[in-house]
Amino acid sequence: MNILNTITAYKRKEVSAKKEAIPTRLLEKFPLFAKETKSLAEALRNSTTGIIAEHKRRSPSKSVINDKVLLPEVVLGYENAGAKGVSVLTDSNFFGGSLDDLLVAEKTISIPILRKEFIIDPYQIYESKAYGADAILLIAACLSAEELKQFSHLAKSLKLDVLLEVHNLEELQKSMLPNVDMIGVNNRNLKNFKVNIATSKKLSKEIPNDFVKISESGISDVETIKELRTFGYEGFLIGENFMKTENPGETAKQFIEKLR
Ligand SMILES: O=P(O)(O)OC[C@@H](O)[C@@H](O)c1c[nH]c2ccccc12
Repeated sequence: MNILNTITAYKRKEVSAKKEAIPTRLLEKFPLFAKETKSLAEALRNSTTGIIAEHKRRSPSKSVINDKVLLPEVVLGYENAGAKGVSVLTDSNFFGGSLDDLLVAEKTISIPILRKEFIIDPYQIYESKAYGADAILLIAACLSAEELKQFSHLAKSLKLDVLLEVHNLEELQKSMLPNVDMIGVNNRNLKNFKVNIATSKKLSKEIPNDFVKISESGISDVETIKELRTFGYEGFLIGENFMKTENPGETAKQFIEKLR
């Protein structure tokens, strides 16, 4: 079974347990549910660097990336480095993240926060709002066309920006929806974790300009970004290249300075 199926099967169990503990109607009472969200899509459209810096302690393919650094310091470092958004992994079992990480990030920085999660149930969209996210990720590889339509509509009704992630043309074709703000091309195949930047280059011409184009994963140098910009990409999601160093914020600062 590929890792994506393993993760989504785990998520279904995790979400049904959560619904028992905190029903949706209680999530709507959380203080942050009323928060004015900031648009990640707008921040990227108005940016010349377009870096979305990610907090990720580990991953199924890399086990531990960095569990020494403290999230508040990392996300503040990213903001000070000039990142246009921060991505926070909230899955704990495979990526070592948590919803508390999202809460802490929301209290620490003022740039838009993307909740990086395997969303397979509308409950998780209410949860994202309740814990302070400005944007959510929907992964085409684990959702039907109908779910993508429903979930993106629900997210927009909660004033959350939607980043819809694809890895191939078939997934892209079911993702060009009215309530999607950004289309992300994951250079990493979530089924076998192989990374190929050519994925972004190949798919770029198929993505209409209505969507902010984001390239995700495997980005480790500014040359790649400069090249992907010529393919129309305005956002670049980077995790490991920053997180594997002892000061991810400082690494991001030096990286972004080279981009200016
Ligand atoms: O660490 P990298 O290679 O810079 O990749 C970051 C980000 O793109 C990656 O973590 C990611 C992209 N889409 C995802 C979906 C689930 C989990 C993780 C991801």
